[in-house]
Amino acid sequence: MKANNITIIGSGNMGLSLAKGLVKSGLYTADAITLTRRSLGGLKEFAAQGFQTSIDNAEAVKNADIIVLAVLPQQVNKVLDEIKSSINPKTQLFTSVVSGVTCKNIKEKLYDDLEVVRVMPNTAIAIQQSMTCFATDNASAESLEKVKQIFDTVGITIQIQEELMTSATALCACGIAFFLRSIRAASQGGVEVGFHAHDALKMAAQTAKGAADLLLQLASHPEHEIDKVTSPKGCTIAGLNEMEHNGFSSAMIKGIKTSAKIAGELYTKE
Ligand SMILES: NC(=O)C1=CN([C@@H]2O[C@H](COP(=O)(O)OP(=O)(O)OC[C@H]3O[C@@H](n4cnc5c(N)ncnc54)[C@H](OP(=O)(O)O)[C@@H]3O)[C@@H](O)[C@H]2O)C=CC1
Ligand SMILES: O=C(O)[C@@H]1CCC=N1
Repeated sequence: MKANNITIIGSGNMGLSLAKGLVKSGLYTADAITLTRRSLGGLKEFAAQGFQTSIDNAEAVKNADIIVLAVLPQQVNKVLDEIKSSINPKTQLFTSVVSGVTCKNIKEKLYDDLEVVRVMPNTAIAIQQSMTCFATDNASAESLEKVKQIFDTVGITIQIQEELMTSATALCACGIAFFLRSIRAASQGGVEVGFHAHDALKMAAQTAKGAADLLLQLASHPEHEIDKVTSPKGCTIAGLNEMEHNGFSSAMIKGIKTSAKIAGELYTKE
């Protein structure tokens, strides 16, 4: 697929992770990507790498085939007001990674006939390992395929119903932080049982990667793989049960439910 010009409005943590991933994937060259922020200070390093950078959102969207909205939910309304007169609903595809903002919210602020696709990647997109969910209520099959092809180059994609986008935010986007905290906790345990911190972190991270790959590569179930580790009367089941007595699974489930609830409350229309 030939890559089109892409403009990322709001080049913070997610916008920049996306930009890096797209260039790393080879689908885009840096000069085909325009990055915006309110001040250019934070984009200097990217301008030096050949990205287009701008503080003028309205100007930056004019030549874009694909627009990616990546500001915070509370910054969305101001930005949409700013770019409205520069958007062409007939030729441009509008995508948004903003949590809690629906396709309808965006079309109400811009144009009814604008094709809008909500996309929920995670920061592993910077290393082409994102789990990206996407949804729409009006985009054509051709536009959805375009979005899928772009995000397939930076990880794995799945199309979901739009009402599940806040759930996807919690499980996959916030999920990066949840699993990172788990790895950090494991490494702290590793230090308690005798390893230097840098070794413990590397050992915990590779172990987590191995666990994830067992599920992904073997299409296996976690409990099936756990059963292979827990020798009778052994140390694994002792540790695992200790964790469960302290609410390990329950804490993760409650955290995901809380994040999903908050994700749905991040945007206010006014
Ligand atoms: N971080 C993550 O893991 C994920 C985030 N998301 C979503 O992505 C969006 C961004 O999150 P995140 O990257 O973490 O937040 P950041 O605050 O890091 O990024 C937002 C960026 O928007 C810029 N910005 C704010 N106002 C404007 C404006 N008027 N014009 C242009 N740029 C502007 C800010 O830069 P400056 O202040 O310099 O203008 C900032 O760099 C959120 O809606 C979030 O829900 C989705 C999935 C995962
Ligand atoms: O914390 C947040 O609100 C954003 C959305 C998902 C990940 N980061």
